[in-house]
Amino acid sequence: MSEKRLDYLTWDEYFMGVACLSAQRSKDPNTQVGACVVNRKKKIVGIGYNGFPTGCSDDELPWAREGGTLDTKYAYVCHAELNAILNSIVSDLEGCTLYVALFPCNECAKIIIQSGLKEIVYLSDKYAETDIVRASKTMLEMAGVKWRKLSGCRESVTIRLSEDCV
Ligand SMILES: O=c1[nH]c(=O)n([C@H]2C[C@H](O)[C@@H](COP(=O)(O)O)O2)cc1CO
Ligand SMILES: [Zn+2]
Repeated sequence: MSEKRLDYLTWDEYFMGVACLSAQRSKDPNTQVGACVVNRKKKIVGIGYNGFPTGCSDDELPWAREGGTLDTKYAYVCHAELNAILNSIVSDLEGCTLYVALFPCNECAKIIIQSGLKEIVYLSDKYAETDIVRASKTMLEMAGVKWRKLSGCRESVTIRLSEDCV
């Protein structure tokens, strides 16, 4: 007798796992963010992580957090949510859900709203006390975009990349 596996990933764990795997591509030394856009049929339609724009060297632009405007990463970096939405394989994201490691900033909130996403699922809200996140939540609430912190799920997922992975 062969029973079905019971410890398979939930949908939430799966989509957040994909977002977090994507985050591991980020070169940001301080905060690696991944994002995954999922449609109503539970199909992944976009993935992204934070990084400099295509063609803009990871080695030449600064990763610093402090300094003049031109000397920090903030002037240059594309946020994970922006990349996930721009990388989308479909043109219409109406009703989609965004899985993202970090609560979206105000600029990403604008993009999320304008793209028609309906829900945000996140892990960390470490910048909740900043005006950027306050502005983000004000706009998301006005636009009817829901958000929820991922909870009640496993804390980590192991991915094995060796030949005996199956
Ligand atoms: O919503 C977000 N999405 C996102 O990709 N990011 C990126 C931009 C930066 O590369 C990094 C934040 O850097 P730091 O935590 O050092 O300030 O995370 C940051 C936010 C929130 O500000
Ligand atoms: Zn952002």
